[in-house]
Amino acid sequence: MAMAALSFRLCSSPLICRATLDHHATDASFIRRAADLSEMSAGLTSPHPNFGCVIATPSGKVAGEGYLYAQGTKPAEALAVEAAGEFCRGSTAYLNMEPGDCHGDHTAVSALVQAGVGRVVVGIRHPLQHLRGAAIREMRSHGIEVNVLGEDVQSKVLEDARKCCLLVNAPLIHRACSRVPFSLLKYAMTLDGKIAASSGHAAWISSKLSRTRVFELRGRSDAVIVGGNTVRQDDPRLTARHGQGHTPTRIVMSQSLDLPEKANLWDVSEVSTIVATQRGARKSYQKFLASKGVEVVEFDMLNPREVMEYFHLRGYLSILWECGGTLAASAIASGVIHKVVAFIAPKIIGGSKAPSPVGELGMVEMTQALNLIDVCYEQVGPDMLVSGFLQPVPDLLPVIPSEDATFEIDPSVNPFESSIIFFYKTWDLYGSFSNFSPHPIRMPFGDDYRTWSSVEHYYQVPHNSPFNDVKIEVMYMALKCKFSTYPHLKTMLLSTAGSVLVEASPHDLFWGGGREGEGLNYLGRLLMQLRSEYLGESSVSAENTSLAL
Ligand SMILES: Nc1c(N[C@@H]2O[C@H](COP(=O)(O)O)[C@@H](O)[C@H]2O)[nH]c(=O)[nH]c1=O
Repeated sequence: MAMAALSFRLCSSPLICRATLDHHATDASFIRRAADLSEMSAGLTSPHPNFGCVIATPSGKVAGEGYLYAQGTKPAEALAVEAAGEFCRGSTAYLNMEPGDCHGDHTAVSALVQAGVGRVVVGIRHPLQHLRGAAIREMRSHGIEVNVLGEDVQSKVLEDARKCCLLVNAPLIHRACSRVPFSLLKYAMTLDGKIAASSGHAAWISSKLSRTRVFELRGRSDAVIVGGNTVRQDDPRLTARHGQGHTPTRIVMSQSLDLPEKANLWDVSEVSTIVATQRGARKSYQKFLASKGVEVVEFDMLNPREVMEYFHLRGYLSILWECGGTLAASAIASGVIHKVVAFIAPKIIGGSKAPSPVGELGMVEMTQALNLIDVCYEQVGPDMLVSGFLQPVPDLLPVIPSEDATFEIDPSVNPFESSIIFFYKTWDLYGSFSNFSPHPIRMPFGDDYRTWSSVEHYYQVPHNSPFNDVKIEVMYMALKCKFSTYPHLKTMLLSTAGSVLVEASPHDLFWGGGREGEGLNYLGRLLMQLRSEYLGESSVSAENTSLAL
């Protein structure tokens, strides 16, 4: 009792609150530093994330730093440990992102463990579901205190630091959630909104300094994409010429293949070019491109989404769009553009026919305009650089359906650490949870009762209602009947306590979890709710028993 009172007094002391805030500010600044470090190799680590690590002594001094330099090189954590040497013991390591462990190689975690690091602060968990949480569990199992921002520690400054971590790996997070690479639309325009003169001439709108920034953007991207118009008009090279970083693949989207025979992009001696076109377009020209070493990929439907889904499957993480207004509009309209970066030069070119950066979007009122999120303004030489997101960076892959929602449905589930049990086909390990499992249920029907051969049979006729709350209620009653009728199913359901249940239907986005967690997973939610109800009942009856004793 005395202890509790004492700890209450301590916590409410303004001195301690100030100390906690200072502590948060220190954590936040080191996490930001780790995020900044991780960005130093942006583009080189793809398809891996950008990792940075800062090791700080108990007195708050930086003892060592490291960042993942490129794909397959030494982990950031191992580099930081090497740099910090004997100062690691009892230190705190700051990681912008939980380390991944793609090949069962725990180098990052074991470096921290062996060095005797006492505490680890993690900006964000790994966004990929199969890696998420593994390294955190591993570190905790070795007695390291692990604090994850937004979970164990929360405050405004930590939330801002966490946001830096999300931004630094936005391409991976977007890619993981949306099944297309992260796409950035970049353009340079005059103050009167033109990307070229009426003649088409565009060299140059933005300053040399701004164009160097474009080279850097290219160096961070896996590919740069343009349309046929840009090839015909500008004959671009699309290379990164700022002296570092890697050179992205060039992609041309052209429906008709009405393209010139001589073009800089057909010189693939240093960088490859891929032409995406409509199936069957100009076969002889396709042969010509192939003879130059240009890869041609045919699409049944050539549009930005199909093309992006294709490059997602090929493992591309981030794509820079440097196209003209027609393709830019089509890409925006199809929802594949995540971020926009615009260089605005203090020049006026005029011309009613001079092109603008985004073509027809079909909008007629200003209220329909797309508002950018997290907008940044920066002066680059004489130009102004305005950038922002068209789609917010998703807050990590949800533990299906979402961490908060899952916790609300079943408080026994730890939304951050829970394992996930997937079920779908009736012959799966937990296939009896499926609606289609052959467990007949007897339910009221009119003034009478009737038996249906499965939950799905009962659900389909005659209650199927377009209203979600009715559908959910019908399903819940049917599930309750099923699990109450068959005690072994109830036992099985209770045995999953603490885990998130997900119906792994790739196509039913209402009842199922979807292919990558995009579904609402209502079947899983209802089963968790039912489980929670049963768990509540059993704890109440256990209480009654102990009272009776
Ligand atoms: N005119 C213009 C840009 N134009 C973009 O750059 C491409 C040319 O790239 P490269 O051949 O590699 O130098 C061109 O096709 C178009 O996509 N970009 C800018 O940052 N500022 C400018 O003023």
